[in-house]
Amino acid sequence: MSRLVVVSNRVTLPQKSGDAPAGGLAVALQAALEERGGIWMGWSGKSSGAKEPAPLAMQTHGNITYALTDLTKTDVEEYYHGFANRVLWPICHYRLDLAEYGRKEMAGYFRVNRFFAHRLAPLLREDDIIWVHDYHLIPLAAELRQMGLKNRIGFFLHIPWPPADVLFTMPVHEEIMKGLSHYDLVGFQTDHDLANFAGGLVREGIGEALEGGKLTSYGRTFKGGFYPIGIETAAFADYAKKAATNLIVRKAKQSVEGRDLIIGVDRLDYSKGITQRLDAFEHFVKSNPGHHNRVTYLQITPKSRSEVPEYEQMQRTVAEQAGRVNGAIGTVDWVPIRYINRSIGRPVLAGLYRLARIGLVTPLRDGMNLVAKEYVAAQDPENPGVLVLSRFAGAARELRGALLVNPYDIEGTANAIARGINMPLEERQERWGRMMEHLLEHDVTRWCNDFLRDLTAT
Ligand SMILES: O=P(O)(O)OC[C@H]1O[C@H](O[C@H]2O[C@H](CO)[C@@H](O)[C@H](O)[C@H]2O)[C@H](O)[C@@H](O)[C@@H]1O
Ligand SMILES: O=c1ccn([C@@H]2O[C@H](COP(=O)(O)OP(=O)(O)O)[C@@H](O)[C@H]2O)c(=O)[nH]1
Repeated sequence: MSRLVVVSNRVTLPQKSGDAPAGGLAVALQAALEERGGIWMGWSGKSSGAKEPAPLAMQTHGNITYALTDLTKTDVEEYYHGFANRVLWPICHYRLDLAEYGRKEMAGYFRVNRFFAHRLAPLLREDDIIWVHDYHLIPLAAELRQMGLKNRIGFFLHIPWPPADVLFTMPVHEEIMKGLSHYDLVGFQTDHDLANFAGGLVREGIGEALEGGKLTSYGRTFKGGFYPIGIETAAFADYAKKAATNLIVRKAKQSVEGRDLIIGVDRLDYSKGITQRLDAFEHFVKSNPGHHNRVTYLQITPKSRSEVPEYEQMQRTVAEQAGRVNGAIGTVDWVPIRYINRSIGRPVLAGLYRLARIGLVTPLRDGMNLVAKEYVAAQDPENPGVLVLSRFAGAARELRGALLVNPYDIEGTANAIARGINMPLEERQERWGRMMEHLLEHDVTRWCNDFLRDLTAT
């Protein structure tokens, strides 16, 4: 079996005892790396200031070597905050209005990809399989090929891929499309993302879709596929069950006694539809007087990418909105919305999901949305809650037992909340059972194995 080399912007180092367990993606990648032996390379998350970054920091644990690089302050600004998170992220989430193009940032993005390639190349062996993750590193394969590398290289995009009319508003879309053609396998989250990608190639006359999922463009033939990422379903269900004894979860349970709990968990990101969701909750309460003082909506929202102006602005918008809605509909003995701006460890999160009658997951656009899957996995089979899910999350392609909503339709989402709260046990169990069966079969280990099997076969 060939050695595996994973490259991603963020790297999850092995957990120290006492740390909260890593997310499913990290667990699955670490397992694949451990089995084959391998390297996981990425950004350390640190800046070297104006100085040239020090050589790669290497640490080996078992069969895995972690190779981390710092980036200069300018690199972080141009590559990560600038192009990745102010151009590619909004464009891929259909937010043309928020994309801020700048030649400097574009150049920084390609420069950092070249820098990654030059740091990675000396570590590689001829028969290594390389698996690159996400939008930060699209041009990496092209850079490696330029250096003469012939290895199998796969790419997985964790976020959506938009239709041609959206993508082509981005000045360097050709370079980005060309970058993907240097991989042997390009994986997306859903069939829709893959169709958008292949459709864009064909429509613009820069490529063709061949038999067997093969694509050809810019003189290269490669495979395209969709691989919906899963979670560590069985382990997550286990955390949720065990969390009943956790002090924080017990306190939360006591504090909502006699009320139905609705839960939302999202990074503070405009793609997650948090403001529309707060509007929908307000509408639900106003149009269902019988539920006054009978529901609590817990929104857990850790800060994210705060250096990017749109995110910084959102912190204020959401906090103000939560305060305004509480002011408008709350009473002396009822605070309808609890808004938390901190990250909660996954075992506690699992327990909170299990307490909630409704999991409210309403992104305006999302690659997958693991929270939706975790909410389902955490439920008590005897008394499961209801998932209210945006049709624009990748997860909606799989979780057909959810109440699917259009998050832009505030009244529609409010109606789905009401329907979920009033849903009879039998229907809840039937819907949950279908989703859980799917999640157990399509867990994150299967996702990892499917991708690597197809990459190996290219
Ligand atoms: O690294 P950050 O800038 O702090 O952002 C966190 C991660 O956000 C994105 O997550 C995506 O991947 C999930 C797993 O496949 C998927 O469920 C979700 O829909 C996506 O938004 C991003 O793609 C990651 O690279 C970031 O690390
Ligand atoms: O306070 C929090 C909020 C979120 N998460 C985790 O962060 C991930 C979010 O993934 P998702 O795909 O939903 O969205 P992303 O943030 O990757 O866009 C999930 O595994 C959550 O359990 C967490 O551990 N603590």
